[in-house]
Amino acid sequence: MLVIKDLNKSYDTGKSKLHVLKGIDLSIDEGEFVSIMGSSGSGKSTLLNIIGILDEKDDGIYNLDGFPIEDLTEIKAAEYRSKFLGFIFQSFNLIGYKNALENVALPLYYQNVPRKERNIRAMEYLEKVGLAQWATHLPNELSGGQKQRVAIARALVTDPKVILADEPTGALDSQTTYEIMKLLQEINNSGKTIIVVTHENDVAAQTKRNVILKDGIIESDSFINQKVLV
Ligand SMILES: Nc1ncnc2c1ncn2[C@@H]1O[C@H](COP(=O)(O)OP(=O)(O)OP(=O)(O)O)[C@@H](O)[C@H]1O
Repeated sequence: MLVIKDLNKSYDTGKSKLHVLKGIDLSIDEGEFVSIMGSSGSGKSTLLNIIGILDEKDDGIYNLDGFPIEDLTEIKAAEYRSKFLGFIFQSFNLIGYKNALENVALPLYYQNVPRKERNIRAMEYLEKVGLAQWATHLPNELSGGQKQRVAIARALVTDPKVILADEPTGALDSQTTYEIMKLLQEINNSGKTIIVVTHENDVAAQTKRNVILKDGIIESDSFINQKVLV
């Protein structure tokens, strides 16, 4: 599904170059549930942004579903993101003046899906995350957990190959974290590949594979006994 080989990334910080990712090798198969951990500054977000085609590598190989992610125009990058990837963020990133249904339907608008079908599909995904009755509510009328459910429905609505989640439970209390992780486990059990960046050991323990970054290299990469939430 996703193959990364000897990937490097540096940032120009004026006088010096900051070498952030130093030869990353990472292959992830369809249906995996992977957590990426590591201390602040270890390169987690940089790696997730490159996987999400939001940032470019300096060199190395990145293949996504067999497609080389290399020298893409902005239009092509947006097309690949829309086709292959769904994003979930710590701060939900919902559009404040659009209701829950409209937020979920938005990625379909960018895929030129007609309005009627957009709304039918968006409602289907709101139902999947248990929020059908909140369809006409604005984000500021929803709790943090509900907002993240809307964001999850939005990430799923295009049926992407991979879900990328950057600290999806970082802004949530422990009970809501539990509920969101349970939902992500269900989504993964239905076959969806999920990659989650987290600082929380509990969250990592609820995935199936844990990758730890340290100073831009993979310090460890192991399949773990998933803590299944019931
Ligand atoms: N656009 C940028 N320009 C310059 N330096 C950057 C840029 N983005 C990130 N960095 C630097 O790259 C290093 C890795 O950052 P990154 O955000 O990937 O780490 P992280 O592991 O996700 O950290 P955190 O857990 O704090 O989010 C840091 O030293 C950061 O300051």
